[in-house]
Amino acid sequence: MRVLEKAPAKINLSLDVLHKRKDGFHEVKMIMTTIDLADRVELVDLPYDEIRIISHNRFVPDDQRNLAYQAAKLLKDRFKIRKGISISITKTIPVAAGLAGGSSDAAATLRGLNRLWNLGLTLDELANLGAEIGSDVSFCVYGGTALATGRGEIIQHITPPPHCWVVLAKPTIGVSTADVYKNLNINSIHHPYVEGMIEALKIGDYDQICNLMGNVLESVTLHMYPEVANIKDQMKRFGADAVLMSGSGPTVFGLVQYESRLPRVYNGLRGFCDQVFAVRMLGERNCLD
Ligand SMILES: C[C@](O)(CO)[C@H](O)COP(=O)(O)OP(=O)(O)OC[C@H]1O[C@@H](n2ccc(N)nc2=O)[C@H](O)[C@@H]1O
Ligand SMILES: Nc1ncnc2c1ncn2[C@@H]1O[C@H](COP(=O)(O)OP(=O)(O)OP(=O)(O)O)[C@@H](O)[C@H]1O
Repeated sequence: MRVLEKAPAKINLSLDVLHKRKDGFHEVKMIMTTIDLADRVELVDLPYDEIRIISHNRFVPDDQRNLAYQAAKLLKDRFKIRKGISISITKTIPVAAGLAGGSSDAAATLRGLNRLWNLGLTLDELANLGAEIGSDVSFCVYGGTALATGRGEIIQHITPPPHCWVVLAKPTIGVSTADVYKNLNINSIHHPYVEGMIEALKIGDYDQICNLMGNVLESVTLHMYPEVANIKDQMKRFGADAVLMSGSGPTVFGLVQYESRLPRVYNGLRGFCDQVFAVRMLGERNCLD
């Protein structure tokens, strides 16, 4: 049997950090939404009991370090499955980019194996399992648009953004999420207005969504890698309506409401960056069906 799953990236429209917890993680409050930039995860039964990862991408590990491997191992152990599985990952989402690529591959593997092995788990159950793999995996199990709290694993679905384009530009550096959180100075945070963003989404107020975008991790990554600030400036200069770094970075995204403006922003960025994408939001609740 063979199962195909789409594994889309996320962006953070708003990302606040409240405090550092005793377990070393940070308590966050963030708004995540799915975008139409996706890896493809193909699951095929193997005749022997082994988890095999195939990715053809030199930045993606093909062993137990791969988050999709960890997802398959978790299900095998928890439900005592004695079957082998081949997991082929066709990467489109840039790696170590702040777009939850690995987390989305893990989430797609959970959804796909649930079908392939007839486990009958609900999305809520899969999201709870996903939290054992990484903080972003629970959101990626559902996709859509959500307020994520706790260390990122407590998900509340909210109104998706109105239709617009998202231009993404990833500089050649890869960023360690752990390093960014470690270098965050909790006492000098300028908190974004997350509740205001939820309200703006609810009434579909595009201008207000643009005004309220904010990410407290941005200052840390911009300090570590000044080229990220440069890409932000360029994206604004080429006419994006609002510009922000996603997650721990280094990918910068810009919102563009009118398609007629898109070529200028996209082509302008291509002059500075190898990895530039222009995609649609995919924030509807059932975007993965
Ligand atoms: C930056 C974001 O991508 C925003 O969506 C997430 O907060 C990070 O999610 P993630 O990459 O799935 O993170 P994990 O794999 O769970 O954790 C990686 C490392 O980031 C730090 N970390 C992560 C999440 C969190 N709420 N607090 C943290 O301090 C921890 O040092 C952890 O060891
Ligand atoms: N399936 C996978 N795809 C990409 N990277 C993976 C995968 N599994 C494990 N990794 C490892 O995870 C690291 C982070 O990659 P990933 O693309 O998930 O980062 P990210 O987009 O910054 O994640 P997040 O936004 O959740 O913090 C990579 O350097 C890679 O070694």
